[in-house]
Amino acid sequence: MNHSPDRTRVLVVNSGSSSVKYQLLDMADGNRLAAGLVERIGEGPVADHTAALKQVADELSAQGLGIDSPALAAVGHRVVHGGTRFTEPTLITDEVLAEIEKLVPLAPLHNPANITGIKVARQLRPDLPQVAVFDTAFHSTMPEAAARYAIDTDTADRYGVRRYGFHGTSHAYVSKAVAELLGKDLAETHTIVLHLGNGASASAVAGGVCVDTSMGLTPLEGLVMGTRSGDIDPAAIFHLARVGGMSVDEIDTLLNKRSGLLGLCGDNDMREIGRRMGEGDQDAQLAFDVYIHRLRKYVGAYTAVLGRVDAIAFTAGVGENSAAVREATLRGLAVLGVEVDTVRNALRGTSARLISTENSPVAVAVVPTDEEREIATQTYRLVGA
Ligand SMILES: Nc1ncnc2c1ncn2[C@@H]1O[C@H](COP(=O)(O)OP(=O)(O)O)[C@@H](O)[C@H]1O
Ligand SMILES: CC(=O)OP(=O)(O)O
Ligand SMILES: [Mg+2]
Repeated sequence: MNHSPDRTRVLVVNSGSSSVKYQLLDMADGNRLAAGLVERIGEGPVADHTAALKQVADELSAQGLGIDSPALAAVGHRVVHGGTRFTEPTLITDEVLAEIEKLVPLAPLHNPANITGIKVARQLRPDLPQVAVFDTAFHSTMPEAAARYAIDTDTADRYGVRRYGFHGTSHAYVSKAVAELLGKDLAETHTIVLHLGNGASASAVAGGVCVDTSMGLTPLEGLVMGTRSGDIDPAAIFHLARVGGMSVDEIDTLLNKRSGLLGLCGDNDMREIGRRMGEGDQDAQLAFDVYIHRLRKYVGAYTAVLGRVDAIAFTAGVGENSAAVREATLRGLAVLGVEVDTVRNALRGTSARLISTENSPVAVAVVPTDEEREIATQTYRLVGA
């Protein structure tokens, strides 16, 4: 490492489909100097991602932490799809940016927002290294048995049709945090991570290495999400096209934006669904039940994939905040060695904590994810090397 002692700060930009999260961290002491979130991009006063990033720059300036600061060492960007090429944090050049642009069809809701973030940051600070940290990177170690779809190999290879997995920065961060929480060596720890945000994915992590994950070619496969269907028989698409007369784009929008919890009950926010269930709303109850049923199946499947499970960790907006989702997901799973302590589960907290009973062979944890800190760590490591 040969970091300059005067340039120890990293700005992290996590551009999502409809939000931008950011953090400014001082890597010398790990302190978080600023953090924020610009939401509902495209719906109200924040017209697009360029406007959102302008707001981020203004918020930082207002705190005397402007992006013009000489203490900045680099900007780290979350990039959702890295394809087969990007399996490590990568210094962004024109050529790298062009490759990220080529991957837009595989992450149409995410990569364009990531690209805008990169372009705006490069414009504001052309002198600074900009680093891309990919959601897909952590999953690139998946065994072929988990990464391959059972389709014609030539076609799959020609079009890059394989399982990439997403939310990798979060799965990596949380699986490390779980080992720390248990006081175990990461290399000895088998964990199922359930990242339940707007997008949601599960992963099976053995000794710090991802061995399976629920998202695939795109962030559409797997769990039921806020607006995405997750797993579905692909023949439903042919049926909707042939019998329903829908176009491919219409079906894409249906499955990505009008499905999941929203499609089942009209709401994609788990808080609102909980409130409606409290009033006896049957649609909200069904949406919750479908969501939980899918999660339980993945917990069972990943128990089999891992052979031995030391911990199950809940993270992201729903996983960190919804005691009802955690309880329902693991209820009655003593057969798998899982026992949730309902009192601990109901307690709120802001740091990593256990919610299993003293005697549960499998620990159950709630771990606040911190994708931005993990991106900052990887960015700083790269620019200092
Ligand atoms: N107190 C809560 N109870 C239940 N769900 C919550 C709570 N707070 C937030 N959420 C859920 O978290 C989701 C957002 O999670 P988050 O990880 O921030 O998503 P993303 O990063 O994909 O935008 C919201 O859609 C909401 O359903
Ligand atoms: C990859 C993905 O689904 O990300 P998000 O949850 O931020 O939408
Ligand atoms: Mg997220």
